[in-house]
Amino acid sequence: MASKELRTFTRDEVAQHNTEGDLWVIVDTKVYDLTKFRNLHPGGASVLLEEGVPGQDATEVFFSLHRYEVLERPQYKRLQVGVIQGEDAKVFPTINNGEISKVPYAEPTWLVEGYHSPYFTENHRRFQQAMRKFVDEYVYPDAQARELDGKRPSQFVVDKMAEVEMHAMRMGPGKHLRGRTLMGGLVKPEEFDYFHELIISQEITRCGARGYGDGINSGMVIGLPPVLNFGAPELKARVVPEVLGGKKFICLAISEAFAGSDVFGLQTTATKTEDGKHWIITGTKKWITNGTFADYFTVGCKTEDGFTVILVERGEGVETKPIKTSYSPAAGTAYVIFDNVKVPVENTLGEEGGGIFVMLSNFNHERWVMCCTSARGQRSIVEECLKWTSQRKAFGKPLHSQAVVRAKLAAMIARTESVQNWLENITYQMCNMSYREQANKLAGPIAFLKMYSTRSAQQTATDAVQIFGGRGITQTGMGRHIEHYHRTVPFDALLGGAEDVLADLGVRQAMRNMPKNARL
Ligand code: HEM
Repeated sequence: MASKELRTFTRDEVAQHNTEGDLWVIVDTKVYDLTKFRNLHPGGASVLLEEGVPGQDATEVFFSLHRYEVLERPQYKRLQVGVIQGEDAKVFPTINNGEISKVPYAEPTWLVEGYHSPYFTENHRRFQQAMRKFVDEYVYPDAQARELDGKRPSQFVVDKMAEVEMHAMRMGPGKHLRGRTLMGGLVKPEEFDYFHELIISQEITRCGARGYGDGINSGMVIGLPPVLNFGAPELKARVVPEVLGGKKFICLAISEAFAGSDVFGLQTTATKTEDGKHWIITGTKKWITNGTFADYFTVGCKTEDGFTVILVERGEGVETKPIKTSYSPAAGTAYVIFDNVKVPVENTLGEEGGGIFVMLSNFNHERWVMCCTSARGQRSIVEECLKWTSQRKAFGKPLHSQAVVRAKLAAMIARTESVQNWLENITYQMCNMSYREQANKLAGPIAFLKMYSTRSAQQTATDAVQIFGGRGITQTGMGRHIEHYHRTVPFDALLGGAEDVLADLGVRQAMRNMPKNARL
C-alpha cells in the first residue's frame, strides 16, 4: 500500500473497532483491519477475537506466533489501514535488509561495533558491505523462492553474479582474476585474498537455503579448479570464460554408488580408441551437485594407468536424473550415466593416471570453503535462537529465563565463536602460504576444523530444535529456519570427506611430523 493511503489513528480510535464485524488490531505501530481476513487467517478466526486482541495492541502475541516476514507478504501488507499517530515503529526486520544485525553473536566479532580484528582491512569491510547488499537484494529472495519450488537458481541471479565477477572470485585468489573488474572495482585482482572469498561464502550462507546454496554454482567451486589448474590451454580458453561468465555450468563427478572416498574403487572406465585420439567413457556417478543442469562434468575415471580426471561435455551418451535428497532439488543433485561417451583426449585434466594428484590439489580449498559456510550457518541459528528465546514467553517469562535454555545458548555461542576464530586463523595462514605450502601444512588443520565445525553444527541444530519445540520440526512459521537447518546440516558432515575420515587424516598428518626423538 502506498504510504499516502495510510491514515493515522489514536489508540482510542482503534479501540472502537473491537467486534467480529469490525475487527482492527495494532501490531507495533501499524493498524490492521482483520474483519474480512478473519475467516482466512491460517491460525483461525477465534484467536483473533480473544481478550486483548480486538481493537488492542497485539504486538506481543503477534511476535510470539509469527515471523516479521508475515507482515511483509503482499497479501498481508494490504491489511494495513494506518499507523498510530505520533509513534515511531519499534520493530524492524533484522534479516535481509542489507545491514549488520544488532543481535549479540549474530555477526562475527570483526563486524561488531567496538570490536577489533587483526585480519580484516578497510577493503574487506567495504567488500562485505557491498556483498551483503548484493545478497540481500538479489540472492536472498531467489533463494527463498527456489528452495520452495525446487527449481534451479534463476539465471537472472547467475548473470548478476557474473556482472560483478563473483563466479571468478569464488575460485579464490589467483591468475584467473587478472584483468577482471571485481565487485564493480571495489577490490583489485591482486588485492583479492582468502578473506574476501570467506566473506563471499559466508554472506551467501546467510540466505539459510542449503539446497539453493549448493545450486548457486557449488559445482563450479569444486569442478572448475581441475580445468583451471590442469586443463590444456585451448580447453581452458573455451570452457573457463563460459563458466565464469555464468553461461555454462560445470560439476565434479567423482562419487559413485560403488565408491566415494575410495577413488581406486571407482568403476567408471575410460579406454582409448585405437587411434588414441579419444576416450570412451562408460559408468555411473551418484550425488553429483549441479549435475541435473551441468553442461560440463569433471569426471574421475579408471584408466589403464590408474585414475584419470577427464572433462566430459553433455551430449550423446550422457544422461542425468535428479536424486531426491534431504535438501531441495534446487541443488540439482544428480545420478549421471555415461554410456560409451566419446571425448577428445585433449580433455584429459593433468597426467594420465595422475588423477589423484588433480583431486588432492583442490581438497584443502574445497574443505575450507565448507568450513566458511558451516561457521556462518550455525551463527544464523544462534541468532534465531536468541530472538526466539527473547520474544517467546512460557510461564509468564521469556524462554531465556530458564537456566536450561541459557545453558544451551551458551554452548552454541561458544561453539560458533570457536569455529569462526579458528577459521580466521587458518585463512590467515592460507593468505601467507604458497599453494604447495598450504598442501603440506594445512591439510591436517583444515580437516580438523571441518570435522569440528560440522559436529558443532549438528549439536547446535539438535539444541535449537529443543529450544523451538514443535516449531523446530515445522517447515513454515517461526521455526522454519531451524527445521531446514536441522534437516540439511548432516550433509555438511559428509561432503568433502566424512567426519571420521577427516579426523583420521588430521592425526595421520600430525604423526608424520612427529620428531623421531620426541619422548615423554
Ligand atoms: C496482521 C495480522 C495477522 C496476520 C497477517 C496473520 C497471519 C498469519 C499467518 C500467515 C499464519 C501462519 C503462520 C505460518 O506460516 O505457520 C498465522 C498463524 C497464526 N496466527 Fe496469525 N496473523 C495475524 C494476527 C494474529 C493475531 C493478532 C493473533 C493473536 C492471537 C494470531 C494468532 C495466530 C495463531 C495462533 C497462529 C498459528 C500459529 C502456529 O501454528 O504456530 N494472528 N497467522
